[in-house]
Amino acid sequence: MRTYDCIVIGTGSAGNQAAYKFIEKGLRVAIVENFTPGGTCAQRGCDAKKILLTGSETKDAVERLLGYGVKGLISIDWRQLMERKNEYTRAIPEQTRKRYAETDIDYFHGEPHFVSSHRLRIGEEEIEGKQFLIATGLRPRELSVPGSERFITSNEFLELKELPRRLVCIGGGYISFEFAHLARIAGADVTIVLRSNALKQFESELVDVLLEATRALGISIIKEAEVVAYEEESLYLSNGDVLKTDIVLNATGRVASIDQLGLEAIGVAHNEKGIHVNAYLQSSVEHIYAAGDVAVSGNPALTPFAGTEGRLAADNMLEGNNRKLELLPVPSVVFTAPNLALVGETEAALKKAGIPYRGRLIDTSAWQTNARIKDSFARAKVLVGEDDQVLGAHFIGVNAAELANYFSFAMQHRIPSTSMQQTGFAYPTPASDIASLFED
Ligand SMILES: Cc1cc2nc3c(=O)[nH]c(=O)nc-3n(C[C@H](O)[C@H](O)[C@H](O)COP(=O)(O)OP(=O)(O)OC[C@H]3O[C@@H](n4cnc5c(N)ncnc54)[C@H](O)[C@@H]3O)c2cc1C
Ligand SMILES: NC(=O)c1ccc[n+]([C@@H]2O[C@H](COP(=O)([O-])OP(=O)(O)OC[C@H]3O[C@@H](n4cnc5c(N)ncnc54)[C@H](O)[C@@H]3O)[C@@H](O)[C@H]2O)c1
Repeated sequence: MRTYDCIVIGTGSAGNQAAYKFIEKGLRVAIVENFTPGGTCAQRGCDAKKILLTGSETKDAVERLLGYGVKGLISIDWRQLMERKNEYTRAIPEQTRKRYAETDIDYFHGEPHFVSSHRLRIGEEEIEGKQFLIATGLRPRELSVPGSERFITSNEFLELKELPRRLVCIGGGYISFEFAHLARIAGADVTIVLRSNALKQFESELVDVLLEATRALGISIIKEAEVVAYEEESLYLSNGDVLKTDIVLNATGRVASIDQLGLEAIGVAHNEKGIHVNAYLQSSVEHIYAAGDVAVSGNPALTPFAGTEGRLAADNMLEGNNRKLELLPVPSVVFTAPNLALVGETEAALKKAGIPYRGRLIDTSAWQTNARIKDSFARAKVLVGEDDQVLGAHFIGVNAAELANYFSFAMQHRIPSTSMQQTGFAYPTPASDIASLFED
C-alpha cells in the first residue's frame, strides 16, 4: 500500500494550493478527485461563467448606448460563445494533471472513502496518510418536488448547447441572478422565482436597485412563491401561478460534497453546510483538516477565500497550529448587468451590532464616469466608522466590482478614509470618483 505524508481530497483552489505547499516542503503528497481535476471555479463556476458573461456584457454595453452615438444591433451566438467557454474548460483537467506530474503529486481518480482515520479507499486501491486535507467543495442542493428530476443546475446550464427559449430560475442568490441576466441578454424569456428576499447578504437598498434593473431588462420576478411541481412544460407555484417553460434552473444553494466520504465512522463532525473546523481549520479529528467551501469557517464560499484557506490549513498541518484564520474584507460581486458588489459590513449589520457609522446611499448615475456609459442604475454607499476606517462599501453599476476592490485594499491595509480621499487617481476613471463618495 502506498503511504503519504499528506492526502488532499479535492482538486479546486483550496486543495491545489495546499498540495503545492506540501510539495514545496518535500513531502509525499497524493490528491484525489471524483470528477475531472481542476475544481469548480475553473470548470463549472467563476471562470466558465465569466467567459459566457463576456458576451452578454458586450451586448449590454452596446445596447445601453444605442441612440447615444452608437448604431446597429448585435446578437449573441450562443453556440459560439459556449464553444469559447468549452475551449477554456476542456484544457483544465490536462493542465492540472500535467502540473501534478511535474511536481510529483500522485493523482488518484475515483470515489474516496475513509476505511479508518488514516486510510482511504479509492475503488480497489487503498492509500494511507499521516494527515488529510478535505477540500471537496459544495454541490447543488436538490429540490424534492414532483418533476424536480428534470430541473437543471448550474453545472448543466454551463453546458447548454442551445439557449432555451423560456427559462425559469428558482432562487434569489448569485447563480439565479447571474444566469437569468445572461440568458435574458442572450435572448431568452426569463422568470426568477423568489421564496424570500433576494441576495440577503448584500446592501438591501442596492438589491432593490438590482431588482429594478432586472425588471428593466425584461426579466419577470415572482416574489414569495415556492415551486410545487413541474409537469411537461408547466411549473406550478404555491401562489397558484403556472409558468410555461422549457428549462427550470434550480439555483437554491449548494451543500457540502461529503456524503460518500464516510466521515461519520471516523468521527469528523459535520452538517449539511460542511465540516466543522476550529480557527486553524482543523476538524474534530486531529490529523484531518478542511479548507475552502466545504469548511464551515465563517468565510463565504468564494474562490479567493478557498485559496487562502488551503494555504493556511497547509501551514498549520506542516508546522502545528500557529496560524489562525483571519476573516478579511474581500469583495463579493454578483456579475449581473449591472454588477452588484459588497465589501465589509452592510448598514443593517452595523445597526444590529450598535456600531456607529456615517454614510448614505448616493445616486452616482449622473456622474460623468457613469453618465457617459449610460449606467443609469449606478449607486454607491460607503460606511465609515468613528475611527475613520471604512466599515463597508457597496456599489451597483458597471464599475461596481473594481470600486469594491479599491475599498477592499484600503480596508485590508487599514488605510483611513481621509487618506483614500487625498489619493490622486487618473481622471476620468471610476477611481477618480472615490473622494466624492465620502461627501455627506
Ligand atoms: C456557477 C458558479 C459560479 C461561481 N462564481 C464565482 C465567482 O464569480 N467568484 C467567486 O469567488 N466564486 C464563485 N463561485 C464559487 C467558487 O467556485 C468556489 O468558492 C470555489 O470553487 C471553492 O473552491 P474549493 O477548492 O473549496 O472547492 P471546489 O472548487 O468546488 O473544488 C472541490 C473539488 O473536489 C471535488 N470533489 C467533490 N466531492 C468529492 C469527493 N467526494 N471526492 C473527491 N473529490 C471530490 C470536486 O469535483 C472539485 O473538483 C461560483 C460557484 C459556482 C457553482
Ligand atoms: N459571483 C459569485 O461570487 C458567485 C456566483 C455564483 C455562485 N457563487 C457561490 O456559490 C454559492 C451558491 O450559489 P447559489 O446562487 O446557488 O446559492 P445562494 O446561497 O447564493 O442562493 C440560494 C437562494 O435560493 C433560495 N432558496 C433556498 N432554498 C430554496 C427553496 N427550497 N425554494 C426556493 N428558494 C430557495 C435562498 O433563499 C437563496 O436566495 C453562493 O453562495 C456563492 O458562494 C458565487
